[in-house]
Amino acid sequence: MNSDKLAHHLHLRARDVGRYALLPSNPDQVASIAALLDEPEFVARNREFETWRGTAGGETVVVTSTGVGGPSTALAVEELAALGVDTMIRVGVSGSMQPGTANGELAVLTGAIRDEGTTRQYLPVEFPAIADIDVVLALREAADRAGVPYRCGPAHTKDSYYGETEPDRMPLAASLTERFEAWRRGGAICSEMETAAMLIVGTVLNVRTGSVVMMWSQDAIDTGTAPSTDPLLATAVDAMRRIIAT
Ligand SMILES: O=P(O)(O)O[C@H]1O[C@H](CO)[C@@H](O)[C@H]1O
Ligand SMILES: O=c1cc[nH]c(=O)[nH]1
Repeated sequence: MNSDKLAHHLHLRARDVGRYALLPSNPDQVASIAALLDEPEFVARNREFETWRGTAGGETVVVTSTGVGGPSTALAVEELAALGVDTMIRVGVSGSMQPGTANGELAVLTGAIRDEGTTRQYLPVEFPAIADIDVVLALREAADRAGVPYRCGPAHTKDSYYGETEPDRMPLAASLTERFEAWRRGGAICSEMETAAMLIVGTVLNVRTGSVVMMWSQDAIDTGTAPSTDPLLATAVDAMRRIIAT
């Protein structure tokens, strides 16, 4: 993209970014992630897309919020890729799906179940949403270094938060419950709303994408006891530093 052209949704120009991006969905997390980089500074805000910038190993790293769900995540990945970003990591929070998952455990995602609509407008649903292997390995090493409990595996990505968390009140209750149980028995480790779009749009645009989330069970949400996201943010930034260094 011409360096003077303003990206339609992100309100960024090519000269604002480098090759690397960290993508939380929540605009409120952007400044805290940027604070873990060197020389953090605010860059732009439009709609749900807030961007800060910092450096790591001398390279520019942008932190841009995607908003909730596939459509806005696809916009962010598309526009960042058009501006020249070639490596992107989602950083977020999810529900846990496997018994024995500790509250606050991280999920280093190797892929995602495409139980959403956005990516069907990119590739047929039979095409798997798979994370870039270098990003997965960097995230796993970073989680090891942080000493935080984590597991690796696929996410379940959906469009309806309440369809997942309160299926019984939906007209499609039986189908939602049966399908969720199938994802769980198949080994999905967490449920969230952005990773499939990150991975499939990244695949189509030939950019490296990966995702790390902190798992927080529904029961814990009910009691309001939120684990700290510090180990999550540290792991994502450390992984990006490692990717840049290698
Ligand atoms: O914590 P974030 O990254 O927003 O992730 C999860 O939380 C939101 C739903 O509450 C969805 O965006 C879901 O993916
Ligand atoms: O999408 C989400 C996010 C957090 N917790 C969930 O159960 N689902």
